[in-house]
Amino acid sequence: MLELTNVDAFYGNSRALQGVNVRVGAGEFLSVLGRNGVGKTTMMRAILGLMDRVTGELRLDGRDLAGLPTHLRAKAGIAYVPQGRGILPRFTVRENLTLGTFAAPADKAVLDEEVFELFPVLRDFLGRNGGNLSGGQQQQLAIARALQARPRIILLDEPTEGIQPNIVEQIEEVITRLNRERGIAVVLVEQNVRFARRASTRFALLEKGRVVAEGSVSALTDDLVHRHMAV
Ligand SMILES: Nc1ncnc2c1ncn2[C@@H]1O[C@H](COP(=O)(O)OP(=O)(O)OP(=O)(O)O)[C@@H](O)[C@H]1O
Repeated sequence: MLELTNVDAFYGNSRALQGVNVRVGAGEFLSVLGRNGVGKTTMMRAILGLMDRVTGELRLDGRDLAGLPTHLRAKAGIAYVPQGRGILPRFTVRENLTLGTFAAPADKAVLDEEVFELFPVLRDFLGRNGGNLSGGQQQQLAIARALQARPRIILLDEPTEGIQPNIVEQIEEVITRLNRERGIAVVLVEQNVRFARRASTRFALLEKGRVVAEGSVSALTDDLVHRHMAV
């Protein structure tokens, strides 16, 4: 459903992605792996239309995304949970969730209460300011907000970074369920290889802006991990 063909992406004159080819099929789960600074976040920003300049081809279900602004990519079904979560601290949980509905198709632009099955704590805290939630709760809110857009594919940038271990497991379980039970395709930037192996169907390993290995997750060998990741 999502295809990147020979994609370069630039910050000013600096080329942060070079010749990237990646495919994510409907309902697939792709983990994007690699050390700090290799271009993982940049790849997500390119998919979302947030880079200064992108060359090559980006297609969603065959539709060329070039020139399509970010909010229309969201309407087309691409949701994003950024690194650091992007919660608005002075907006309540309900208001943060409502923001997500703005990217939903017109007939579904109402609060999707199904997210409370995944994250019951958010129902209890609907009136609380986002900034007063714990890190783990904010991450749950960021995922719940992304789901308000009723996406077909969700991009998650290090969703378990800096979160206490018992909540990490809960978040990993939810991400897995979104993919397996709801059929939402996932692109996950992750440092945790164990989770990537458990949850993904495919992987892509980046090094200095290039994809150096990719394929079915069964081909993600320890040797590749040691060569290209900081573990
Ligand atoms: N706003 C920016 N302006 C210029 N260069 C940038 C900018 N953001 C990132 N870069 C550079 O682009 C390259 C790729 O960065 P990117 O954030 O995509 O890496 P990453 O793999 O996501 O790393 P991390 O795990 O640290 O988030 C790095 O060399 C980085 O210094």
